[in-house]
Amino acid sequence: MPRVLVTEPIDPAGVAILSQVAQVDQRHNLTAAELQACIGEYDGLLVRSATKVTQGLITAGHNLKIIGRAGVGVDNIDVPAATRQGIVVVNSPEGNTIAAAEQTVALMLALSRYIPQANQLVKAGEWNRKEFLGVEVYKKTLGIVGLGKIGSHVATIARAMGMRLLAYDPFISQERAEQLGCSLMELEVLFREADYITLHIPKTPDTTHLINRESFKKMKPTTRIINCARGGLIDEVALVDAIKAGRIAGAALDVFEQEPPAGSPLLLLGKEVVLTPHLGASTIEAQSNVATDVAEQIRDVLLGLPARSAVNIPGLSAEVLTRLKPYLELAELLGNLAGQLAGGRVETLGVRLQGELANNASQPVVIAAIKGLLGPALQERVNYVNAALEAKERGIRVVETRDESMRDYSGSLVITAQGSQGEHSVAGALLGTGELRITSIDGFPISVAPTRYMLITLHQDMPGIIGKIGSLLGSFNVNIASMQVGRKLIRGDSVMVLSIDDPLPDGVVSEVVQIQGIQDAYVVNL
Ligand SMILES: NC(=O)c1ccc[n+]([C@@H]2O[C@H](COP(=O)([O-])OP(=O)(O)OC[C@H]3O[C@@H](n4cnc5c(N)ncnc54)[C@H](O)[C@@H]3O)[C@@H](O)[C@H]2O)c1
Ligand SMILES: O=C(O)[C@H](O)COP(=O)(O)O
Repeated sequence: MPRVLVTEPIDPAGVAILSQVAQVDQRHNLTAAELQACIGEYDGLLVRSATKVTQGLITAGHNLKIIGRAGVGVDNIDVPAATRQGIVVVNSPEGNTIAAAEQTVALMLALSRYIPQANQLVKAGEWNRKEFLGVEVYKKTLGIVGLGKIGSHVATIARAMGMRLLAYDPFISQERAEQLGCSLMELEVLFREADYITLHIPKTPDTTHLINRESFKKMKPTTRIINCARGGLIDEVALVDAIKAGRIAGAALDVFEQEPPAGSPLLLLGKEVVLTPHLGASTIEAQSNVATDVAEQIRDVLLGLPARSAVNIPGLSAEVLTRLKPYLELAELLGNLAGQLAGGRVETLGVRLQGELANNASQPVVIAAIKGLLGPALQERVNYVNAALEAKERGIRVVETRDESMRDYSGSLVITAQGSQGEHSVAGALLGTGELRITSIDGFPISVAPTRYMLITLHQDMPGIIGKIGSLLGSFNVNIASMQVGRKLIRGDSVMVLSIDDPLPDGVVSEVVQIQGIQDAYVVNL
C-alpha cells in the first residue's frame, strides 16, 4: 500500500479520503532534519504553508509521486525541483477563496474601527471610548492589487459596502475589471488615490517588496494597507518606518516575511496595526474544501489517474484526459516510433496537430509526443510532469504546428524527429472504433495497427523483394503477423512495415540490408 505523509493539521475529511488508498501518517511537528530523514519512505506528501519543501527534501523523497498543498500558495514548495524529478504538485486553487476574502474585509474593518484593541481594553476592565474614534469605509477608495479569485471576491464585498474600487493587475482584461466595478490603473496611480490598499497577488521574485519605501512616499497619510496574501510582498522595515513617520495611517497583516514574526518591530507598534497569525484560510468550510480537494487529487494520482489542479502539468485535468486519452496514446506511440527511426541524437521534434486536435486544449498531446520520444532512453523517469523540461534540458527543440483544415480523419498527428542521422516523420490517427493507426511513414501512406515488435524497411518497389525478406525472416524462425507496403509510385521508393511476433534476433537487420533494393531497415520495439 502506498504511504502518504501529512505534515500539518488538515480536516479529517482529507485523511479519510487518503486512507482509501494509502497508509496515512500524520506527523505535525517534524523538524526539517526529521522530515528529510523519513521522506524517502513516502509516495505522497501533504503540506500547508509552514512546511518548507526544499530541493534537498525533494531529492531525498525518491519515492514521491505527488506533493499536495492543502491551500493556494505553493511558494513553500520548490516546484521546479519537483518537476525535474517528475513529481506532480497539486493545490486547491479555489477552496479557500471566500475565507481569505472575508478575512481581508474583516481586517479592513478591524483596522478602521480598532476592534481588536478596543476588545483587549474592555477585557482588561477599561472603558475608553475617546481612544477609538474610527473611520468609515463607505465612499472610500479601495485599491486592489491582484484581481484574481480572492481580489475579485473582495471587490464584490467592498462594492456592496459602497466603496469606490481601483485595481492593478496587468494580467486582467479591462472588461473583467469593469464587470467587477473596478477601474484598472497603473500601480503608482493606485498608490496615490487609494484610502485602503489590499494585496492579492502571489509572491514571486517580481512581486517581492512590491510595496517598498518608495511606494509609501506616494500614498496618502490616511492610507491603510492590508496584506492577506503573502509575507514579503511588503518591505516590513519600510512599513514600520512609514507608520512611525505618519506617512500612512496603518496596516493589517495576516502574513509576514518570517512566520511567526518573532522579534519583528511590527509587534511594537500601537493601534495602527492589526496582526493575525496567517488565518486567511482558517475557516471550517475552507479547511474542509482544501483538504478534500487535495486528498482526492493525491488519491487519484496514486491510482494512476490525473490530478485536476496540478500546478506543474497544466491542462491535464480529468476532463481533458478523458477526451484526449486515445490521442495521448497515439502521440506517445508516434513520438517513440519517430525517435527510434531517427536513431541518433534528436535535435528537433516536430508535432503537427491536425483537424480537431488543432486547438489549444490539445497541448498535453504535444507533451505525450515528447514523453514517447524520450521514453526509450529515460524509461519510467520521464512522465507528463517532466517531459517538456527533460526535452529542454537535452537541447531538443519542440516545434508545434496546427492545421485545423485537415479533414482526412477527425484528428490526426504528424511527428517528425530530426537529428544527427537525418529526419523521419510518422503520422497517425484514430479509427472510428478508437483503434490507433500509423497512417504514414516518411510520407509513404500506410494503415498499420501498431504492434510491440516491428521491422520497417525503406526500399525500392520491385518484384520478389517481399518474398526475399519473408524467406530471410523465416530462416531466423521469425513469424510475420502482418505486412504492408506503402508507395507513392509503382516501382518507386517504398516503405514496408512488418509486424512480427517476437523480438528480432541479432544479426537479422544486417542481412536484410544486404537484399538488393533495400535502402534501410529499422527494428522498432513499441
Ligand atoms: N492569508 C491566507 O491564508 C491566504 C489564503 C489564500 C490565499 N492566499 C494568497 O492570496 C494570494 C492570491 O490568491 P488567489 O487565489 O486570488 O490567486 P489568483 O491566482 O486567483 O490571483 C492572483 C492575481 O494576481 C495577479 N498578479 C500576478 N502577478 C501580479 C503582479 N506582479 N501585479 C499585479 N497583479 C499580479 C494575477 O494576474 C492574478 O489575477 C496568493 O498569494 C495566495 O497564496 C493567502
Ligand atoms: O495560500 C494559502 O492557501 C494560504 O496561505 C493558506 O495557508 P495555510 O494552509 O497554511 O493556512
